[in-house]
Amino acid sequence: MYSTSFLDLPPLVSAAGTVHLPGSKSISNRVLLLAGLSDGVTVVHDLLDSDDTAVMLDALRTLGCKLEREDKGPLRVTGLGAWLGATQADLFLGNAGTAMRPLTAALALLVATQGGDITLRGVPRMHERPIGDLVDALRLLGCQIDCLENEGYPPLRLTGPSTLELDQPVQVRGDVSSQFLTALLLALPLVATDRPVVIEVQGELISKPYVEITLLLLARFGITVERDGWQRFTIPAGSRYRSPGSIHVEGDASSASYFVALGAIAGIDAPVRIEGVGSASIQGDVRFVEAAEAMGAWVESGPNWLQVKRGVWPLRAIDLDCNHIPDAAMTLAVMALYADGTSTLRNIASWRVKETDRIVAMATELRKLGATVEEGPDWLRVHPLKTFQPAAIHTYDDHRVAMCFSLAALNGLSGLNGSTGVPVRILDPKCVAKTFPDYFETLFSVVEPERDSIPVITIDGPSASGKGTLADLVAAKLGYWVLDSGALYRATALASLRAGVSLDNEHDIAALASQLDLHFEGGQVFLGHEDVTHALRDETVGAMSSKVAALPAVRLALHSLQLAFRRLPGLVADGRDMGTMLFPQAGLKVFLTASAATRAERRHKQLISKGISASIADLREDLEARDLRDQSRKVSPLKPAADALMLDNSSQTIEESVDLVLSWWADRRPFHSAGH
Ligand SMILES: O=C(O)C1=C[C@@H](OP(=O)(O)O)[C@@H](O)[C@H](O)C1
Ligand SMILES: C=C(OP(=O)(O)O)C(=O)O
Repeated sequence: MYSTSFLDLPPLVSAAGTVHLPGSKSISNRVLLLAGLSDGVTVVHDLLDSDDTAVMLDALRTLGCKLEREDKGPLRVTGLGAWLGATQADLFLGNAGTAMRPLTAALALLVATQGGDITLRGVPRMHERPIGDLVDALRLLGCQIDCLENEGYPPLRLTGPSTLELDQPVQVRGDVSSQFLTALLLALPLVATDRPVVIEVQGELISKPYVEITLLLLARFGITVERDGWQRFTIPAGSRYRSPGSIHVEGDASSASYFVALGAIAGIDAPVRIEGVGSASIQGDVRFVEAAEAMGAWVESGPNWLQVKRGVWPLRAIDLDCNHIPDAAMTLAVMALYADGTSTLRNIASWRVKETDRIVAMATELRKLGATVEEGPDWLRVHPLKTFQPAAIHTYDDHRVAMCFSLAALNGLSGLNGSTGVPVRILDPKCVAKTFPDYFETLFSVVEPERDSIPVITIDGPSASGKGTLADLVAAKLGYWVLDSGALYRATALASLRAGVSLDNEHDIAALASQLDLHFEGGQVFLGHEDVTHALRDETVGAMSSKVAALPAVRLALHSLQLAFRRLPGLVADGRDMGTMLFPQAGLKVFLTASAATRAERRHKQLISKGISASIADLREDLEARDLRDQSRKVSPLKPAADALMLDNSSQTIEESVDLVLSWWADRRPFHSAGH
């Protein structure tokens, strides 16, 4: 997951390959609650691992459920058997509607029958998301519920025992969120032991397919609800949650929408294949595919896969009632930028009470790209866009805003042939953690950037100038990859020393270099499976690497290996010739220096902290000798690129150097109005 304050997406031009979807949020949280209320053990396969499921799991654990999991294997839930293990609790449910609403209903009923005092709270936005219709329905049943801040909104306090009145049908409004009905359907079997319980929906029920998911999963847990249209639901007498023993969570259909759209826009030569969800899905959002087809996508499907390619281009504009696909419909709003006319999304009033006011958010951010957008109380109209402006997209802590605006990075495809695209900045990309923590990594695995558009920052400089630390910190702020080119030379030196190849055997050393199986992982360097981080820092290896680096055949062997480190979303490369030889087109080149005295002192401190004794004078002498060797070698001598910015960090803290490099980088990016 990218936990940076922003993530810049370079212009993307095509997509192909396979993505595996994370589990469905709606199914995961329903299954967890049902398993939690059942007797015995339920083994849940392919559960979604995200913020929304984490809060549900925490709540169930607090209430006394036993949850066991080995590594990434299936989760074993030992249910409560409709009896709370803890009756006093303060539960934090983040911004998960699928946790807040169903838990409110289930716990209100359990506290009424068993007694207790439970508070349910969430993030500030959760305290602005309505729950009044559900609270009203439960109060009419006899549950004691206090809204602790504002009437009709969380946080809520549930107290009991109290007497439940189950003879009359339970009335609930269905036109603000279907989750209120879902919550009652999931929870009322708790009290439908000796009589049927009837739920009547008032007002037009929205987001109906989500209620279908609820009914199907209830059936998997042994409860068959009778339904009369969308108005009246009867939970039969004698209902009891019965664990199916084991259950599989299919991939998330709303998460699939971004890749369906990606295929429709950029699956030009080959399709984007989506695994985990398909024609046999129980999720209504799979019908997003029909909307994408109406816009011109070419789609093939199997029971649990989809394959999508571009059909017509530009896409066809649509005018669609999106009430049945409220979440995935946001993706259509960005697809509409690539259409042949104006698209209208209708019947989406519920967007206003979700993670943010999504009608306002989508309109505001689409306009930042340059689009003309009109909005109404329950609709959004988007005009196509030919020339995009680089924009920093505010994401309002809404995972879907972040995910669907990533599709704006395909903007180079929208203009006339040959036009170049502009980058898109996604602010606070970690908000995708709500349902799809690895969204951007998954996206990067199937898209091709425009040629030479992956940003590169080079940091060159002499030994012990602090390049590595600076590169690591700058890369961490930007979410970029790191190439520590020095490590490649050190690894070659280490391999040569181990193989006993002498320095005059240039070709054998080059052969070793070309076969290096080196990778960087969380600040460590691996040669094959061996962690060589410390071995590479050895002084003998260091001295040898400077000599190895002077051999032209070795430099040639390592050249393409280094270029391959330029991957999405960007690269910070540190070394001695990154800006001059490897990445002459880099967007920012920094030449880092520090006086030999300062560098010797730093190296000294480093060695002392590792318990290695050394003399500052000797270290300084070594460094000066090394500088001379590096500067005077014939191949790629150490020298600043003509367009490099000089940074002497002798009297700077590392934080000051990082800030300076980031401010230089910000000056070269097109997102002028955006803070970071
Ligand atoms: O029941 C569910 O799992 C959901 C129902 C929908 O909410 P509304 O019924 O509020 O539209 C949907 O937007 C949400 O992401 C998940
Ligand atoms: C509306 C959403 O979430 P929630 O389950 O919190 O309602 C969503 O995921 O788009």
